[in-house]
Amino acid sequence: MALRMEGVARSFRAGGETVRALADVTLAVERGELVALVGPSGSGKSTLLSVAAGFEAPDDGVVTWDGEPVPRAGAGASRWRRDTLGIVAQEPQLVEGMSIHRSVGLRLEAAGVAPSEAQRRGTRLLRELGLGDRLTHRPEQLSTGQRQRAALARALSTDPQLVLADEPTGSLDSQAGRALVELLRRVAHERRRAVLVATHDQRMIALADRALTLEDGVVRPAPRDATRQAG
Ligand SMILES: Nc1ncnc2c1ncn2[C@@H]1O[C@H](COP(=O)(O)OP(=O)(O)OP(=O)(O)O)[C@@H](O)[C@H]1O
Repeated sequence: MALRMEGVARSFRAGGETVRALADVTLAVERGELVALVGPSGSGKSTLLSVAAGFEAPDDGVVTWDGEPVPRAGAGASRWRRDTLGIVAQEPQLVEGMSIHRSVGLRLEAAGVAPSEAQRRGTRLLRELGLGDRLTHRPEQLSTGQRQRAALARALSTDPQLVLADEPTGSLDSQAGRALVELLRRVAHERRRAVLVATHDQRMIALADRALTLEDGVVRPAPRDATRQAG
């Protein structure tokens, strides 16, 4: 049981043209595995994650989690986003003007965690991501890479069943990038979570359990040697 996408299509109309981002995507991400999604810029990786999360409806095809359609609206969608999903978009979403520690804490409290426990967990996660000396800082006081890590801490704080991350190591130096890849591996392997990461990062691709390429709107298994050579 896991995330499944079957025959998923998604196009956009812009400037009088139709852009077919996803033509016919079929994939599964099982609990306990870290899957890397690779593909050229503009190949539809962000679109795929957004459809998987239920933020966007596919034009065609189905998206399910544990056999149930991923909810896209109403109370079901709110519950799914709060309790099951942890997503980090390419532009990290944090609450402006609020310390990152509070931002993580609030997500946990919204999920029913007591404030003292929320504080403790937030501190631990942010420390683990190398932000122990930035707890009281607000997003606008942080670098892009630090914001990315804070957004990941927020997404992971509730121990979500499904983790979707868009280029999470994009702005990180090699040490921070490595720590993040290792954290995502632990989430997949030790917590038995399903983790799907859009990435160009060779370390992530090498350390993922599987790599998929998205090209021409279709997902295929990426032979690991080929992805290493391509990078
Ligand atoms: N809201 C939108 N309206 C029109 N076109 C869009 C929209 N969102 C995405 N697209 C188009 O769909 C295609 C896929 O975009 P997407 O952001 O999913 O690619 P990507 O693989 O994540 O790219 P990158 O690696 O550069 O982030 C692109 O050609 C993009 O221009």
